[in-house]
Amino acid sequence: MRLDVVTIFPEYLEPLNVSLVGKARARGQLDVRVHDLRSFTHDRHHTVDDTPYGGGPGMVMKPEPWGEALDSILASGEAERPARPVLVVPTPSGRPFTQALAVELAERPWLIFAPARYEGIDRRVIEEYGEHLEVHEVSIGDYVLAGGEAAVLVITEAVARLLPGVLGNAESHRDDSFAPGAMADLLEGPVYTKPPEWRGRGIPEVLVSGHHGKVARWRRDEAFRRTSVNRPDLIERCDPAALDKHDRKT
Ligand SMILES: Nc1cc(-c2ccc3ccn(Cc4ccc(CN5CCCCC5)cc4)c3c2)n[nH]1
Repeated sequence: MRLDVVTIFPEYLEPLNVSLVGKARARGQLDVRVHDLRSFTHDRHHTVDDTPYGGGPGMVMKPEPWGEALDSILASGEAERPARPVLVVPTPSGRPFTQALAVELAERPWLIFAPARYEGIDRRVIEEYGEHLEVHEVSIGDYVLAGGEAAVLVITEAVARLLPGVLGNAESHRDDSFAPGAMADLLEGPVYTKPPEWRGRGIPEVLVSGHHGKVARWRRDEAFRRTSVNRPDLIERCDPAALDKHDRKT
């Protein structure tokens, strides 16, 4: 998978050099290219913003630098250019970023991220590229950030961990919260590891019973309990068939 990111803060994307994404890049599973938007300006001050038409708070990002940056990326060498890219634009007013969307994006060979700053990008940029590309305007949550770079880190990590061979244990995203399947839409239950006792606290006996069926049931019950407390809205969406009658009674 190829990922391009256009930003006025290239250093904000340094975390893409470490951990899971960093290792996937080193292994050649991910080709990540960060582009400084200001290198697509031509004035002395490398201007990327201007006052909003119609007035209002803050500044708006000018369309010209974005157009030059995106055209430059799209024109990159025929050989190195996989199929048509998807343009991902983080925004507070976007469609919620979900595990389902992460799965959808993980199947694409090329993503281009356009994290804006100020009050966002001139709408005409989205309109222009929306005519040739699939564009996803995406919110990572109901809170307001100062720009889209943190969202790019979040989306990239959620997508990269789904790529084959990127996560150590291929199974480990099978039981993710929000992953499709019997535990679909339930939050994870508690996890434990050695030592068996820590500061006078033991671990649930069932986890060392060696009875895999009981362990699985205990984990599902704990997931159901945790979800009921923290995300009752997900219980509504849960597939009743995936839960024993017992769960549905509690
Ligand atoms: N999930 C999530 C994603 C983001 C996000 C993503 C990308 C950018 C680029 C800039 N910002 C800051 C910002 C702040 C407030 C507004 C709204 N503003 C109200 C007054 C009239 C104009 C528009 C818009 C942009 C961003 C914020 N925040 N939260």
